[in-house]
Amino acid sequence: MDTETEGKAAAVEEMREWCVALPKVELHAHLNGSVRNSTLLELAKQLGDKGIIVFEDVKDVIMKSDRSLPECFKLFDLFHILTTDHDTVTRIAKEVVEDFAAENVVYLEIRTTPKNNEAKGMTKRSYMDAVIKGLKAVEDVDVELFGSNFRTNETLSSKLLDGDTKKKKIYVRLLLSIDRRETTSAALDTVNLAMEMMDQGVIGIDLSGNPVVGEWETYLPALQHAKNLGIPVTIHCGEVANRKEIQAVLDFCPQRLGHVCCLNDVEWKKLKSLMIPVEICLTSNVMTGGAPSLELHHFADLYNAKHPLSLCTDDSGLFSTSLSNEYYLVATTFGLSKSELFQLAQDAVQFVFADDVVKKSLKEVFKHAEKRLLMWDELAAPS
Ligand SMILES: CNc1ncnc2c1ncn2[C@@H]1O[C@H](COP(=O)(O)O)[C@@H](O)[C@H]1O
Ligand SMILES: [Zn+2]
Repeated sequence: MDTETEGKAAAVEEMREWCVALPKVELHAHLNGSVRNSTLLELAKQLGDKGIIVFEDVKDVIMKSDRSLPECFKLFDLFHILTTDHDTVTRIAKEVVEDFAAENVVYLEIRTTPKNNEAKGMTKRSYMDAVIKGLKAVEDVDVELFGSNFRTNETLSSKLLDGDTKKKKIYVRLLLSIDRRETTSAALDTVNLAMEMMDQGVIGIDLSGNPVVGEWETYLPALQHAKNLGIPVTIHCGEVANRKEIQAVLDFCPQRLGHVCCLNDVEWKKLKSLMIPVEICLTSNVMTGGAPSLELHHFADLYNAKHPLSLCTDDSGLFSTSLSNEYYLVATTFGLSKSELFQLAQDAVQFVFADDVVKKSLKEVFKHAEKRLLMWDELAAPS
């Protein structure tokens, strides 16, 4: 390697390290989309040994990089075969939190679809209990799950500030997803379950699933029910150009929106005037065709318009990305400086569904990290 190439490689490495060191807030991560490939392969092997699936076929599908939108939903059906029993749900929940915490995500909203599965003796409630069991089983990091009064004598922020000497800390909250394949009654069950579990880390409702499946009118009663109960709602919006639904979603005016890829000029204007915070999923959108390329991603338009937004991974396992990588992509594609990236990460605190006590604590985390991150270059420079 010549000196110039070496210098460039070192700069890339340094920027990647900085993006990992940056405290981050993740607002759009699907549990089953965030599972490590190594875990999926291990689970596939076990089912293969039992003769339930053909391991070699499943392995090829997991390792393939084809991630078009229809391909994604075929994969989710496969993932659900691999992951849906109580012990496995517990395991993946634990691992997903560990993986996010390992790259300095300090606040994580995980969304997942509560599942009934008679064959496994699973109800939506027992599925969620298994998820929570996984969050409580995390050992590598200190997880704050139940609300701002969980720790009375030691706030999370003070622990987060302690640097490298102690375990990492992370706030985790849960959003219950309504799958677009569900009936109105099943969607209402999910909202009622969310209400029942508000004191256990559940904090909101999401509408997701294959965007070419289902009708808005089917979910509206459940989403309206959530709104009436005061439960925050986020909706996958415009992954495909469904004009009628995009209009209806904007009229519903949820607390946050995911993606907003296929909006026309009128809808775009309306989104901006409503100032609904957007969960931006760069890699996901480019892979599934919601955005033509990174360079042409609508992030740039929203960012330049100072529209509220937050960078997210969507499905870090499925798309082989991480939240640090999404920040890195923004830096390299759109030329944001370290201080602009820091501001972007910090601004996401405003859009979390957790209460003001948590927000205040997160703001302290950023305040504490600011000097070290913004003086990074000076500190790293050889004396
Ligand atoms: C790629 N863009 C996407 N668009 C829409 N829905 C998505 C999605 N990515 C994931 N999901 C939703 O999340 C489920 C997997 O996690 P859980 O089983 O809930 O933990 C998928 O089945 C789908 O409903
Ligand atoms: Zn999503």
